[in-house]
Amino acid sequence: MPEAILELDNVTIRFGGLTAVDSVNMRIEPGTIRALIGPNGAGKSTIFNLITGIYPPTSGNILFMGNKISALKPHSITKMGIARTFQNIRLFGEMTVLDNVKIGQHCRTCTGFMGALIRGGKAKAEEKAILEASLKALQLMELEHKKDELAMNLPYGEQRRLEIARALATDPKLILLDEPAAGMNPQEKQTLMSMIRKIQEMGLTIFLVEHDMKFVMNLSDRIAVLDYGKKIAAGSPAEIQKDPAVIAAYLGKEVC
Ligand SMILES: Nc1ncnc2c1ncn2[C@@H]1O[C@H](COP(=O)(O)OP(=O)(O)OP(=O)(O)O)[C@@H](O)[C@H]1O
Repeated sequence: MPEAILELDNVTIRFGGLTAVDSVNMRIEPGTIRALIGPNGAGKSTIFNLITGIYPPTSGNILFMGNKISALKPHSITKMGIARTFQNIRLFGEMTVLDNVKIGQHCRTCTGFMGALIRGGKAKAEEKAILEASLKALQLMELEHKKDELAMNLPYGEQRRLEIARALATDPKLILLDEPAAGMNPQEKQTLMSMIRKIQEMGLTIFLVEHDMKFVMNLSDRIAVLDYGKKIAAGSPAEIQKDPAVIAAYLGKEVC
């Protein structure tokens, strides 16, 4: 079995009396696209919050490239190579597209954001590296030509791509996308899908939470299904679509 880039080993989190994630096991192979689906409140975003260190698990372990990350702080996890986007857009609307991407990278540099403002010699060299990484990320998401526009003036689909660019600029090995296609029109979804494939071709691993089943089924190598905090199924898109437990969790609705 190839080494997993990300491994969840019996992960549980309780909020008071609620078990939001219940004994979840998962292995994600490097270079693949994995989706996590499930009804509202199933625990999907909580799994992302556990992986990125927002919450420590109540029990169980999370391993990234073989190293335990479940006790680390979010900025340390970002430095190790995990980046994410959020369910709701979190951009600085009054800042330019380029600055929105640059600001995401100061977690990785030695001088930090204040240092970059003071602009010592080392900070200048770092600022140059940040600029180059930002432009490369914008190019990948086909937003380079909009770098000087204010983020709030971008159409919705481009704002979501800008968030992915910000995550990519931190040079991650694994990127977590929380509902990347939410609110997009069919054309925007199609564009996003081809960009996610391009990111995969660069060697990154993608883990996404998404409600749009067509998007998930077309894009994912494997899918895990969560219901009331428990993993109820895992497999290829074809396997998931005909899994009786999955069909039941979605109240008999067709999964595709
Ligand atoms: N910090 C918290 N404190 C208390 N309960 C929480 C907390 N975070 C999440 N929960 C609860 O845990 C459960 C899982 O929530 P979560 O947001 O992970 O679901 P989800 O699958 O991402 O849902 P959606 O598809 O609607 O985004 C819900 O019942 C939610 O109310």
